[in-house]
Amino acid sequence: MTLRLGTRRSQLATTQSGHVAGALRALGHQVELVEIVTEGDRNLAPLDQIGGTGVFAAAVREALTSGRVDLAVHSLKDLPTAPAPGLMIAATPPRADVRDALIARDGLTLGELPPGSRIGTGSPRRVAQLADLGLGHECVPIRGNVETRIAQVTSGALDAVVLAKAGLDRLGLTHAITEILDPIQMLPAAGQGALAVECRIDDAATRAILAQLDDPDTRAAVTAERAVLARLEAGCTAPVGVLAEIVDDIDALAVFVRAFVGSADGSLELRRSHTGPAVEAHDVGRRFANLLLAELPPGATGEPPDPGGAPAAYFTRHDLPENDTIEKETAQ
Ligand SMILES: NCc1[nH]cc(CCC(=O)O)c1CC(=O)O
Repeated sequence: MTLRLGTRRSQLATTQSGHVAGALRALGHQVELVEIVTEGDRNLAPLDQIGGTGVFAAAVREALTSGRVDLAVHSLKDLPTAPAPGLMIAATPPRADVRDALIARDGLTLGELPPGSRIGTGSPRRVAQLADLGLGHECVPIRGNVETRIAQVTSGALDAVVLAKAGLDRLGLTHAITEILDPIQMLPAAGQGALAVECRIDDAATRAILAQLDDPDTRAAVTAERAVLARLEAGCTAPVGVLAEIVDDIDALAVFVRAFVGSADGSLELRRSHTGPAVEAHDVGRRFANLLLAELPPGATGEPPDPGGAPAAYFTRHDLPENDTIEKETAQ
């Protein structure tokens, strides 16, 4: 059996797909790459005008659902938290670097870039955290692939860009980095640096093969991060950074989760952390998100699911489901 691996044609996508194909071949399987062109590749309009980051995943998922391909490799951070009907994440291979990186003119760091410097990023998460630093930098929307973005610094059109280190590493562009941003300043997107290998739920043969690529620590971490994001997406419209790390507790593994919830203008900035058993990663993430929601002002919370239902302050402590034990916990 030859496994057909669906991939977007961007260099990052083909590099990541090639990485997974290599791992599968090393296990003795035959793999064939099938290229899929997505709306996000054809159309360079701002992502929110063409359906958000989900546009990339949607076309690849369609090829999977229709049976044109057997598996697909996604950057986990680009994969919507809502599960796709009939599909599952069959493997999360060992995660690469989770951090964001700065590529600035003249080898500068964030702290050395003077007020008024133009930093290219269209990510509300990065814009909000840069604003929170209060250094007077100006964020400029930017799109296109990693190389195009870096070229805007080289040409002098921008003073800097912020990109995921994992993507730069995979493309062999680590040397262009002028500062690695510590998560203390810049929390990454949920799932950043991790890959998701997706297949059809009813394809038992492919599932069994892909399970060999799964890394349990990566899975626990990204499960917690995506649970935070999913819960916040339901209740808040703010930009979110979240990072979960697996740490040794006394006699078991724990998942330590940090989050930033902000706003584009820097008016809202909430940084908190939360710990729980790694085997309960999903619940730990969800409980943490509930704690965050309880601290957010009404303006940051979204519409209730029922339009005629409860008003804006929908997520308050007493509204939480009974099995949520937040009374016993405090956000750190
Ligand atoms: N949103 C685009 C995207 N999706 C995945 C990566 C990099 C690799 C990763 O984070 O897994 C990037 C580029 C970036 O944000 O700099």
